[in-house]
Amino acid sequence: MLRIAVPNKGSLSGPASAMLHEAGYQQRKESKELVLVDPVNEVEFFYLRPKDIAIYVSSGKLDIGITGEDLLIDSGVNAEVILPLGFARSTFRFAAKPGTVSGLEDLAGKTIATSYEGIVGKHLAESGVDASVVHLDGAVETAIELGVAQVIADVVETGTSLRNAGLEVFGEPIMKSEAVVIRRSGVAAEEPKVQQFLRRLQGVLVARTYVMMDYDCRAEHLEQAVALTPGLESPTVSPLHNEGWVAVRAMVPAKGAQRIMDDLYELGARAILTTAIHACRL
Ligand SMILES: Nc1ncnc2c1ncn2[C@@H]1O[C@H](COP(=O)(O)OP(=O)(O)OP(=O)(O)O)[C@@H](O)[C@H]1O
Ligand SMILES: O=P(O)(O)OC[C@H]1O[C@H](OP(=O)(O)OP(=O)(O)O)[C@H](O)[C@@H]1O
Ligand SMILES: [Mg+2]
Repeated sequence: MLRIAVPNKGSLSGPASAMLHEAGYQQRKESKELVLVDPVNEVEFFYLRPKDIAIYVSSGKLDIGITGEDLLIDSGVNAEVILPLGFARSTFRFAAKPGTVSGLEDLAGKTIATSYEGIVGKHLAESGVDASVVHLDGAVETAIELGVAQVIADVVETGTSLRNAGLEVFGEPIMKSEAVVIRRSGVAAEEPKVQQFLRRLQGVLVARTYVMMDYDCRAEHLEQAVALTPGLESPTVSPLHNEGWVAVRAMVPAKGAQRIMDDLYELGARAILTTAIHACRL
């Protein structure tokens, strides 16, 4: 049975379970469940604190896990990313009261509050800066107001939390992060069960990013139309009963679909339809 770690709380938890459910796996019904066996798919899910997941996976006790890239780096353990999942996107940044710090060079001798000492310690060491780091479990934005630190290093998405605390970022982002699937480093080849799991999640990612587009166009416009909708391999083209017309079917990125429909219409294509893709294996 494949053993998989899933975040039990926080920003990663809901979207991770939703993605697994979309991929056809059974998920827990209530947040107090810590382990769930999905006998049909031969998978056992362990609902763990996001910060602990890389530790379990690197120990080899669990085969794979879903966590944040920043949490993986922070833990400093022997595990690696095998699939980015596109949600819980964030940056990790330094921030301070406006006008007090302008760059890394000002950090020497200062105290930095963070929940991610691994990332901060590594970054300071690489930059040759000697500063103190104080660990806080969360709400680190308040640490400056309360005099525990002069600088914080934290996850920033919209920047609302920083603005509310009267802080502003400085320097380059320390790292970018998103939810990822991880496994222990140095595993020679993915076992078939892991490969199947990854294919299912990739299928969800594709189904979320692409739509299916169908349209009819005159045969003499086909090459131009196909240039607009090249599909993944290449579009399916079928003859229509009306001579000189063809029906075309291709996957297109959902984001640009309306623009493509406009362009196809201009080209003379008609009956242009898009439909959602519910599941996919590339
Ligand atoms: N506001 C946010 N937007 C996007 N991603 C976020 C946000 N906050 C945290 N994350 C991501 O979630 C993961 C952090 O997990 P963590 O358990 O600390 O989540 P949390 O949402 O901060 O929950 P908690 O309330 O337990 O602190 C990291 O990968 C981090 O980048
Ligand atoms: O840039 P924003 O969109 O405001 O998002 C970033 C904030 O979200 C997270 O906090 P969370 O709500 O998880 O609280 P925490 O600090 O206790 O982890 C993170 O720690 C930041 O504080
Ligand atoms: Mg948090």
